[in-house]
Amino acid sequence: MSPKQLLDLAQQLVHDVLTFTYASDTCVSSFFRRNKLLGPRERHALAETTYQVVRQRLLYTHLALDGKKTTPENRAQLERRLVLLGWQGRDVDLHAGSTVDERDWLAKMRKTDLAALPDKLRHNLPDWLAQRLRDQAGDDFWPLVEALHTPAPLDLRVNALRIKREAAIAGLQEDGMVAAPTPYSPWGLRVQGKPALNRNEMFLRGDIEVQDEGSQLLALLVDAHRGEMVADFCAGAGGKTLALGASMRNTGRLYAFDTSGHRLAALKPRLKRSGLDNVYTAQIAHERDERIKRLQGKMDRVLVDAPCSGMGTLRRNPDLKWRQSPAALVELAALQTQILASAARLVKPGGRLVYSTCSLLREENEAIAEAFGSATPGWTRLDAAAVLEKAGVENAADLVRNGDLRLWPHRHACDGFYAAVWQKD
Ligand SMILES: C[S@@+](CC[C@H](N)C(=O)[O-])C[C@H]1O[C@@H](n2cnc3c(N)ncnc32)[C@H](O)[C@@H]1O
Repeated sequence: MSPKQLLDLAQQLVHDVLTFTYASDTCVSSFFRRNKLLGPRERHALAETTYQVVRQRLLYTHLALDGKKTTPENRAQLERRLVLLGWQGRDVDLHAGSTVDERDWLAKMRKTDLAALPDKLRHNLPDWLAQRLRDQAGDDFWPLVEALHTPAPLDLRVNALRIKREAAIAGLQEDGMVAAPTPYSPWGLRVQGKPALNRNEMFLRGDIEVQDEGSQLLALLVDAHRGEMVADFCAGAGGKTLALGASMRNTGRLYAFDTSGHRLAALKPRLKRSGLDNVYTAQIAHERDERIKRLQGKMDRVLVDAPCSGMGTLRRNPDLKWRQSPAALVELAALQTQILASAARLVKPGGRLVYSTCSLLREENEAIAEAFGSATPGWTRLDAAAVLEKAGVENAADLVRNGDLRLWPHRHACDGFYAAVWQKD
């Protein structure tokens, strides 16, 4: 494919993604299915350019239109310039695929004094979100913004049932990958670059799984043991289910519930690779489903990894900041409250309940946990630092604010997560 064709395709993809009708990753996968001839390097360039444009949408739009408004007439020029500004492929392709005028324009734009621009063009956030993140992060607002503008690294979880972390590092090295232990999770590896894993033997054997370190820490907070009854109430595609199953050493019974059959279906091949056979997946109609009622008071551990705005994952899903809204947060808070109340009924006396989100927003986190605590007697809140230390996490106090887990991309180099832990009296 010629550089010109590649840049034209990037423009088409940016056009599709910026309608925000679908999630960016859905748009990108569907675009690649329709353009089968693209090689891995070309796909990488197109996908990363698109995500960069979505991350920096306000700044790039301002530069591309010289502060003017978007109109149907200037839309094609806008999208072309967004691609030039956000290009993440090879410089040679950018050079060969663009005109002299375009290159001159780009050189001029790259000299823009960003520090002199209004805050909104620097943080690239909708007002409602900027306000909330300022309230949450305080003096850390700008370091947080910078971290959210940076692509996430590739983190792996070593399947403790199969292999030790050192052996996994050596195995990856044989395949030309450089991996180092993550700072907190005893199962975690951070890999340099973004190597494709789908043909890697260790991955196919289930020795390693892709999982952000923050997500691993949530499973460590649940701290499931051999022979226990455990429920992963919002299991989705099972990132945490797999980690929980491994820490149960493939014994006991682990229920993976979710309302989405599609997401649970994505868990099936991962379960097969992992070698776990203690997992029972069940699609439920809603959080008060009959199957849930039958398990009341029987669980040693329940994880509620609640549906949320995903504002902690903006490094991976930058489109979420443009697709979420304050009205959606209100609906989510109602759902989170209901799911937590229902899931809590499964826990037996002495058992543990963990409520988690991948959001940075107080209204989805502390507010939900506090409301549950005051509406529901008979629970003791546990200190997340003490729980994590017991589970083998070093420097756990660095991960906790007011007793709850609070992970930040700029402080902990993982996605933003929140979790509160209770023990049933
Ligand atoms: C944050 S995601 C879970 C991610 C998953 N735990 C993982 O580690 O990959 C939240 C999940 O909650 C599910 N969900 C939404 N409403 C639900 C409900 N009422 N009861 C149970 N699960 C629900 C969604 O389908 C989604 O898969």
